[in-house]
Amino acid sequence: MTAFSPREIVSELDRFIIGQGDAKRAVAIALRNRWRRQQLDGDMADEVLPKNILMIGPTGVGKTEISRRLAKLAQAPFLKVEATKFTEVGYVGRDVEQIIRDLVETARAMVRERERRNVRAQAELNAEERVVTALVGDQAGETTRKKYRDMLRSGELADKEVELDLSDTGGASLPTMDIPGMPGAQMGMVNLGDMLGKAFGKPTVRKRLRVADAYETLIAEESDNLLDDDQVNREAITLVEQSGIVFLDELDKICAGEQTRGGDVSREGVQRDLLPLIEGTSVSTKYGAVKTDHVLFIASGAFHLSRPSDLLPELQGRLPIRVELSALTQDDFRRILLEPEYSLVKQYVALMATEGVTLVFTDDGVDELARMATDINATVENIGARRLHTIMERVLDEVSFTATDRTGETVTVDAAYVREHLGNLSEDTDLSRYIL
Ligand SMILES: Nc1ncnc2c1ncn2[C@@H]1O[C@H](COP(=O)(O)OP(=O)(O)OP(=O)(O)O)[C@@H](O)[C@H]1O
Repeated sequence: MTAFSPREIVSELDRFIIGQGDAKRAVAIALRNRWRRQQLDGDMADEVLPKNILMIGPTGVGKTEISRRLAKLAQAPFLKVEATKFTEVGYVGRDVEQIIRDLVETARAMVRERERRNVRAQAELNAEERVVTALVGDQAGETTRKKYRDMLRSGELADKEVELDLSDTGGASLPTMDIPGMPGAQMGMVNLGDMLGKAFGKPTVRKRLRVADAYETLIAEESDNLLDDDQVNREAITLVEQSGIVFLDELDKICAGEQTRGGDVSREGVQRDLLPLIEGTSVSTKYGAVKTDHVLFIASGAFHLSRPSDLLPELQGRLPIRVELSALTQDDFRRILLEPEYSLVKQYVALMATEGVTLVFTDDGVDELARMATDINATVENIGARRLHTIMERVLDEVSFTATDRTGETVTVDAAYVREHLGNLSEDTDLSRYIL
């Protein structure tokens, strides 16, 4: 858990997201509150509930981005899910608890990654011993082994081929089973793959490989052997319970006020299903029970046709913090192109540099890109900053295609270049509807 102050959190987010100060402030407080809660004594700590957030704003203005960056900063497991997913035909009665199961999987991957780094040194040694054994056989004396170990370390044996028994990861694992009568509940309480693996040992395949190629595979395998699965699972569950963040998109679309399509599961029904998760419940997963009391929920929606007050009162109460995100202006677009740490302009410049092409964006070029994005959003459909991606791709299409043959050249993207490459698309609404 990070000990950043709210001010520090906001300034971290400022590195990637332009504007939207209120939303940044709200998530910064929510994150700091978690840290505060964890400083409290047991009973009090249990009583303090997360202040879940409702972000209200049009599409593509940074709602997901803020939440995702926050999770990254907090090293918290993060999951984005669209609330409408649970209303779709075919998902009737789909289990919303799957959200928490998916979050646990994310957390497991995070914990494994961290633990792998911790055991890396030992795994390297074990991998080396296996290669040596494969080279000299298991009867060889220590002197021979040492000789080969030294040759291995100096890289002399890199091209030599060895035969190794590697664990069989492809195809051998058995599918998880849906439990009849409980759609979507892949509880995996009966995970046959795991059970058989434990009973008969893990399946292996014999492979012939170059020493250099075998090494990374062996290190990965040895790291996995060194990891204590039970501990990883326990830590993953704690991580979800203490720091998990769920981003619930399109909440406005499950309001009763929105137009209904035939066949959909009742929107209010979905709200009722979601409520226990947000209020705090215990979800069973194949790694153990997960309490959701302190998982942070960030809900979001445009709320064009409905209002937050159309949500179930209980749900409204669980999303006490409301922040509005404003639509992005032409000046915001200009800044988004230039300022964030890995802004689109910086990305394209770096990509072209790998081909030896120098890409230069002039001020008026960037202004023109921002102006076009604003125009097309106004005339075709407002998709927010996502418009910048489609426009940039179009404007730089030709350089992207020919860069490999243009090493050493400099391409200057100025206003004229932008106009030339977008042509009259921005004036032709029908055409740009398809292309941009
Ligand atoms: N204020 C901003 N500053 C920098 N980049 C932004 C900003 N707003 C949006 N973007 C970029 O636009 C893209 C879409 O943004 P994001 O996914 O956050 O949209 P959203 O508001 O969550 O929309 P939706 O509700 O449709 O999911 C991302 O690539 C993001 O980096």
